[in-house]
Amino acid sequence: MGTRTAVKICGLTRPDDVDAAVEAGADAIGFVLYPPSPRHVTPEQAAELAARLPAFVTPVLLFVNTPAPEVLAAAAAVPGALVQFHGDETPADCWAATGQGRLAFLRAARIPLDPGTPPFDLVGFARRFDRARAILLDAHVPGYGGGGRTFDWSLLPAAPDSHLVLSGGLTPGNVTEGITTLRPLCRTLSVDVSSGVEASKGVKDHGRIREFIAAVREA
Ligand SMILES: O=C(O)c1ccccc1N[C@@H]1O[C@H](COP(=O)(O)O)[C@@H](O)[C@H]1O
Repeated sequence: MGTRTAVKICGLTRPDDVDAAVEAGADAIGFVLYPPSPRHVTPEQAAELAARLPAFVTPVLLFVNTPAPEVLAAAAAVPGALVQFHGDETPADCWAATGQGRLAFLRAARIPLDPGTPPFDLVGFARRFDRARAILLDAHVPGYGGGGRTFDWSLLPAAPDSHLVLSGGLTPGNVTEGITTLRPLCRTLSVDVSSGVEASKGVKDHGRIREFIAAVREA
């Protein structure tokens, strides 16, 4: 029997959606602190929404190329927050923006979609970001993320030492296949969904959140 697959629901902007995701059994809730995103929340809104979370549900603050002082200020207002770097941050940027490792972080790897590109060097990426708690896999889309696109899971190389988070175009209908494909490749697997459980951008569909989590629990 494998480890339990943790579920992160990302891109929440409304108190009711946070409560619904918690009631459905989410393990982590993500807030997008990237102003160009249609799911963007301010640091103050993220702090208010995160304050609704019970113990053992982790708030995740998502940033794209944000200066370290802004990351640190936002995280200071959200006790227990994990930080997700979803842009072009280097290991040194991650180190600085986590206050020299005082905050735990996820690093997103954006997997190319163009046919003909060489397989993504996941082991090399994980080695480069060896301080990350997990590597989050997303499809490489314009605008950095939240594009609802899947990448070809079957092309991903094994990374047996890595904690991975599968994201990018997950839905209640495909998450089981994603878990079955990737779980044997890594040390632990979690999943992350945003647009696949939305009614419209930034507004979650509570029924789809419940369906998604039920599918993960049955996988
Ligand atoms: O949601 C966004 O707008 C976003 C913007 C910039 C970077 C990442 C973003 N979203 C994250 O991308 C993954 C996959 O999302 P999806 O399920 O394909 O919609 C997830 O972590 C989102 O929160």
